Amino acid sequence: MSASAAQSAAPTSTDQTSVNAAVLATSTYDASGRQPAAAAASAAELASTKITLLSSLGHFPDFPIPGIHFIDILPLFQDPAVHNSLLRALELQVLEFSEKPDVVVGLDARGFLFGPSLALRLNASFVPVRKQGKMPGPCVTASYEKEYGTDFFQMQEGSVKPGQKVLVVDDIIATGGSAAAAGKLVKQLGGELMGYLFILEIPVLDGRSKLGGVPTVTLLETNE
Ligand SMILES: O=P(O)(O)OC[C@H]1O[C@H](OP(=O)(O)OP(=O)(O)O)[C@H](O)[C@@H]1O
Ligand SMILES: Nc1ncnc2[nH]cnc12
Repeated sequence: MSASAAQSAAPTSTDQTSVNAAVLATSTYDASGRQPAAAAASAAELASTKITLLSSLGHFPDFPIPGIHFIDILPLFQDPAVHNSLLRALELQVLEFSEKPDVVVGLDARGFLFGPSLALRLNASFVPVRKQGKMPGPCVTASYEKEYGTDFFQMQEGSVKPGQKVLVVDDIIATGGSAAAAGKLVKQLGGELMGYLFILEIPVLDGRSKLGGVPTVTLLETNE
C-alpha cells in the first residue's frame, strides 16, 4: 500500500501492523495469495516491537503547563535494544512511502534524537530544522503554533536542493503546527515534500489535518 493510500485510510496502530505485513510481503506472496511464514513472522515481530515501544513511553500530566498530558519519548533511547528496535521499525515504516528520500529533515529538538541515525540507514542526507536564532548564515523562517505555545522554525538556505525528495521526521505529531511549518520551509527551499514520519501520533488532536494531504505515517498512536 502506498503512503497516500495508508493516509486516506487513516490507519490505527493495529491497521498499520497489517499494512507493514503487506509491505514486507509484497514481493513474496505465494501462488495461492497466502502470506509466507517469513513475512508473517516479520509482521508479528513488528507488532511485538510496537507493544514494547508503547510500554516504554513516559506519561506526565500537567507538563509543561496545566492541562497538557505530556508523553515522554526519552526512555526509548535508554535501552540499546529498545533504541535499535525503534530504528528498525522506523526503517520499515519508510517502506510505506512510494519513493525513497534524498533528505531526512528532523525537527528541533527531539527529531534530532533519531533523524540522523535513520538518515544513515536510508543512505540519505540529514538536515535540521531549528528554533529561531540557533544557526548561522541566511535562513528561511516560519512561525507556528503547537499544543503548548507559539514558536519560530528556521532552515539554512541551500540545506535542501531544489527537487530533492524530503521526508520530515519528528517524535510526536500533536496539533501538527510544528510539522506543517517545517513542510512549508522545505517547500520554500525548493524541496519536494514526499512525506512525514512520526514515532507517535495523538489522533484526538487531528494534527494530520494541517499537513495538506502530504503522505503521513506514524509508528504508534495514543489518545491519552
Ligand atoms: O504537533 P505540535 O502541536 O506542533 O507539537 C509537536 C511538537 O512539540 C514538541 O516539540 P517542542 O516544541 O516541545 O520542542 P522540543 O522538541 O525542543 O521539546 C514535539 O517534539 C514536536 O516537535
Ligand atoms: N502532549 C505532548 N507530549 C509530548 N510532546 C508534545 N509535543 C506537543 N504535544 C506534546
